Amino acid sequence: MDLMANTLLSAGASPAMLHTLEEIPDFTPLAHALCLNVGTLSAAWLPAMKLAADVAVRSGKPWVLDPVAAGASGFRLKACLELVELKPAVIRGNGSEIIALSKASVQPSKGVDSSHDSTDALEAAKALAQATGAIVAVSGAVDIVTDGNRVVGAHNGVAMLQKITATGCSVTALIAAFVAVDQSHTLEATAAALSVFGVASEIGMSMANGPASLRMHLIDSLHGLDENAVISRVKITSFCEEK
Ligand SMILES: Nc1ncnc2c1ncn2[C@@H]1O[C@H](COP(=O)(O)OP(=O)(O)OP(=O)(O)O)[C@@H](O)[C@H]1O
Ligand SMILES: Cc1ncsc1CCO
Ligand SMILES: [Mg+2]
Repeated sequence: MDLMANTLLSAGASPAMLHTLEEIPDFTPLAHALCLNVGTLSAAWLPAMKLAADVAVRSGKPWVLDPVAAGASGFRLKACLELVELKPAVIRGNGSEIIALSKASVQPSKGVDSSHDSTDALEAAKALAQATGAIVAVSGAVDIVTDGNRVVGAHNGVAMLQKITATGCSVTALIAAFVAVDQSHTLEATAAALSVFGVASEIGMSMANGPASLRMHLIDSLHGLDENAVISRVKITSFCEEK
């Protein structure tokens, strides 16, 4: 939650983190987008998540799902499948999470870390996007973004991000902020958010000595990013052209 909120502040967004069911009807309509993350899911939190998704949709606000460890337990998988029914604009997970969600099955799992490359989840991501109408993003060495038809690859990023907990969660939150800006270009906004986060990590890595200092420099670099750095460094391709 710390890294997610600080990622959003550094990028110029205004995060608010809540769990309480009673607050959702007042609070959620104020947001320009909602991010639901099941990372530390509890049975008590799930009704607030569902109500928040429902209020967001009724308020015309996009919402983004991070299905953390979706295939690691039956409870999590069922919760994620129920949330998917509530019409997220974007689903962003790692390869293992997207495969589990797409197949709707509990999978042999490392937990919250992926045991798959993003490319292993390409067909699962396309099927999930087609079945749900959501944009599906799979993070990894190349981030894949699809609407079930188009597929783009976002190439920026550094492998050390996997050694900082919640960088995936944070990029999902950044996707929500980007999608809030232009709901008519959800795929483009999703690819752009993944790319901007990746560029910030590359700049941060040039100053870092390991995961803890990368965490700090990542936030500083995101805060200091200018248009020139973004335009000169972002690499987004049509995924088919890479083959
Ligand atoms: N091998 C890699 N090379 C470069 N960047 C990577 C690599 N693997 C992941 N990333 C980047 O790291 C960030 C987090 O992605 P990851 O797939 O680790 O998410 P996650 O498993 O959901 O993480 P978490 O659960 O810790 O939030 C993304 O921005 C992604 O692009
Ligand atoms: C480590 C961890 N456990 C539950 S959520 C989370 C953050 C990475 O997904
Ligand atoms: Mg994750």
